[in-house]
Amino acid sequence: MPAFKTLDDLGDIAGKRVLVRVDLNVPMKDGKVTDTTRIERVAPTILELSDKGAKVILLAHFGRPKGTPAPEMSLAPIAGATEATLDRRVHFAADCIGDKAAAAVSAMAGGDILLLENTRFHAGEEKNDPDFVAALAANGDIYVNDAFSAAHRAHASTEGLAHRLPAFAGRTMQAELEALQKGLGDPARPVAAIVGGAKVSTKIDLLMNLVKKVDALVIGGGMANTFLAARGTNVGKSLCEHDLAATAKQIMVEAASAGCAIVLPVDGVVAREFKTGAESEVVDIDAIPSDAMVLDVGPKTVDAVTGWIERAATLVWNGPLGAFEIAPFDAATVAAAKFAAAQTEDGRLVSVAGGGDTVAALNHAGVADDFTYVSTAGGAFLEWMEGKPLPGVEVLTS
Ligand SMILES: Nc1ncnc2c1ncn2[C@@H]1O[C@H](COP(=O)(O)OP(=O)(O)O)[C@@H](O)[C@H]1O
Ligand SMILES: O=C(OP(=O)(O)O)[C@H](O)COP(=O)(O)O
Repeated sequence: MPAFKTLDDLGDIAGKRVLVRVDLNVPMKDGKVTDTTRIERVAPTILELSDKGAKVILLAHFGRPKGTPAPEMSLAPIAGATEATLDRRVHFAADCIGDKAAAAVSAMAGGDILLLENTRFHAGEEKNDPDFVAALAANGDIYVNDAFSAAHRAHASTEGLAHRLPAFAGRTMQAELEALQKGLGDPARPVAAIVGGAKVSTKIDLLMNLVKKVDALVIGGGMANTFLAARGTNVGKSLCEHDLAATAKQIMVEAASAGCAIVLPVDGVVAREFKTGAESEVVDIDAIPSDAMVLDVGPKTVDAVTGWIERAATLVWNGPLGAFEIAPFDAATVAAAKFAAAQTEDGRLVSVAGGGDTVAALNHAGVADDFTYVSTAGGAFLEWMEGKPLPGVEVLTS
């Protein structure tokens, strides 16, 4: 475990302005939060600081607005969901720096909670620009990072601030690292990993190292289409990053030399539209119609996935196998989740899953409580698993 300062080391913080980086990048549908796990996980830190009389100022991102304000990526609706989860008033400021943020902070009393608007509305956030870090730091006396799930990003609010203000790990940051170390520090073999989801370009590189750490890598979701296309399979109109074909091929080569089995879908559920009630059919993976999208892996693939889970002693999972938000494209994810949960309950499998949407999918399947551990993190958890230093954690230990 890395040694860092925690909330136990804070001393008297009554009246102090504490900037708390949290991850509120939660699943949303029609402007409403559909899974509150990430909010629930940061609640202990927020409540502890508030109860000690600090002015608790929350910093967070939502989506990938790439440095430009975008109303659909505002944190305003998430302030309401945070208020409901905490059962405390949560104030909101329409900017995370400048006059609007300063005015909202100066109106705070000890114990108040304030959420600042999406840090990624400013280009300086992802660039970790020193001027932007200084503008954020102007509103705080102390910095607490409780966003383990964003700790793989060296951004202003996840890394830069820790150089400017006295820095501490929040309760969730601490708990996540302890739980991952306990569950996966020395994993029982064989280890199977399932990686799916939609963040193909930001996650594909980490598979290069992951194949050296696991015995089987099951690839589903949008990630699978990129591998299938690289192998020459026609994936029609599926979510696929064709320009990553060379990377996908290289990962398959690395896997072969590391003795890691790569498991790709052998069938898929295809549709022409991604909406409730859309007509869908199961096809073999070599028969995907050119005008259709693969939105889930098919039943033969589910059998292969459960077979690998059955052979594994440890399972790590990030990214749903299909677009689980809309039935019937949730079928494979739900089946694999229930199977892994049952194997865990039988005491023969250590199962660790993580990621904002993955947690939502496990909740949808009704089995999140049956896994050995559910992390709030997806990409960060896989990078931790790779053995890569996480900038947001490293800076707390230096
Ligand atoms: N075949 C697919 N085509 C399109 N989107 C998919 C497919 N499979 C999964 N997805 C989408 O992937 C998203 C989750 O991916 P990701 O953000 O990488 O996971 P996490 O948040 O758990 O890390 C979900 O919104 C889901 O709809
Ligand atoms: O949702 C997140 O990661 P995840 O999808 O890997 O779980 C984090 O908030 C990080 O978001 P990012 O991948 O846009 O940097």
